[in-house]
Amino acid sequence: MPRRGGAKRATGASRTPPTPQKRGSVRLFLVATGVAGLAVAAALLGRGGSLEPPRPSDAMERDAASAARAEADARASSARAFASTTAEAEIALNLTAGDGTAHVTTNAPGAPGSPGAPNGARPGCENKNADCEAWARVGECENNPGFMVRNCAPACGTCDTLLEPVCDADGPNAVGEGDIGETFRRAAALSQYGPRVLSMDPWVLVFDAFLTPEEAAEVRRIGGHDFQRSLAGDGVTAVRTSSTSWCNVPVCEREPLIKEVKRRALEVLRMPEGNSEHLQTLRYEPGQFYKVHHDQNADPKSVWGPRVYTFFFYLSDVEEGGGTRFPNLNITVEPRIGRALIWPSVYDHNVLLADMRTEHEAMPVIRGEKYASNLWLHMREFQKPLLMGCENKPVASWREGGDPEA
Ligand SMILES: O=C(O)CCC(=O)C(=O)O
Ligand SMILES: [Fe+2]
Repeated sequence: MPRRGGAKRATGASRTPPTPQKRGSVRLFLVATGVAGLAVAAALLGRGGSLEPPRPSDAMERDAASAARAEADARASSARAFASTTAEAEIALNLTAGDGTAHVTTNAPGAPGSPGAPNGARPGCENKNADCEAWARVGECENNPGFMVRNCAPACGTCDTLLEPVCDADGPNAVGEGDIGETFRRAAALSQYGPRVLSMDPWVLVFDAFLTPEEAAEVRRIGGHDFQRSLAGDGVTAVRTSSTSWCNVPVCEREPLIKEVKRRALEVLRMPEGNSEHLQTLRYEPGQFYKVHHDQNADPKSVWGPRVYTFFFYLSDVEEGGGTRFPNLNITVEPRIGRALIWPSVYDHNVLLADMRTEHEAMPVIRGEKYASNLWLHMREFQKPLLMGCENKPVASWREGGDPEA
């Protein structure tokens, strides 16, 4: 589908606001033409798996013309201490629109986004572009919240969110000492999903019937809306050769089945929705693989904290190959449509510390194609800090409060 390059600015208010890009060059350092910068924000996450990409809006998908003024949220790698093999990360570039920054506070008093409205413009919260109100009217607050919250908060009525010190302090931990064991023991009793315990220390659990084959095929169709070469480490790398499609756009994430599947997974793991990354769907063709890596790639002291759990769904059978292998545990799980595989990335007795025993790899597909999805759950809220462009680094409160691992 053509979009992005060569786009030109429409006259008058553009139909859609700048939108984070997710395509293009491997490293995704995407800078829209004529952009006046606010600057580099986040070296998001490090190694295995991948962190959230920016969120394009549906309107953006439809309107390539507005891409020229796109906000550039991108990611860059940060190979982290743990390890060796893999990392996917991003640097988010928060850039104002190409035609400059307009501080617009022109609404009639009491109108949404006006100075007199509860969530309207006030010091520290201004529309930074003359088109904010127009964008808000066409639904961009919902479709493109990352950009809009940061740049058009009065127009969206989100000044309270903007002014919250989201990135500066860690919220409550969703998982405490002993909770992982309790969660897995409970999950292992969910007979409707066909549970099989493969390991108890660390926990590795399979649900042979987490999704019906029909559901899995539909998740694959919806989730696989936009496959791009998978990233790890510094970007495209020989350790991960599959394709990735992020369910971070309304056309995917608002689908009732996607919501239902996530709800089920979150219920099993007893985790809040906001702690979840978006669903990431993978496709492996013959010869493709993901070498040994660990999924915990976040700074434990960051606003969102470590990835605590991986909930992995297989969305296809594979004729040969494509198993998920845990080399330290001598476990290999074969892909089967509807099967789910769950494991923790941190220790039950020290929930901020990566448990490297759950390193794993995607074995090469030999015959057929493999489709699967990752859902990663963080210790603390992830979605709002993602929207706000927070960084993968210790929050101020950790520096004051000392070392969480002490
Ligand atoms: O495809 C698999 O079996 C595992 C994929 C994986 O480990 C990942 O995407 O982080
Ligand atoms: Fe992984």
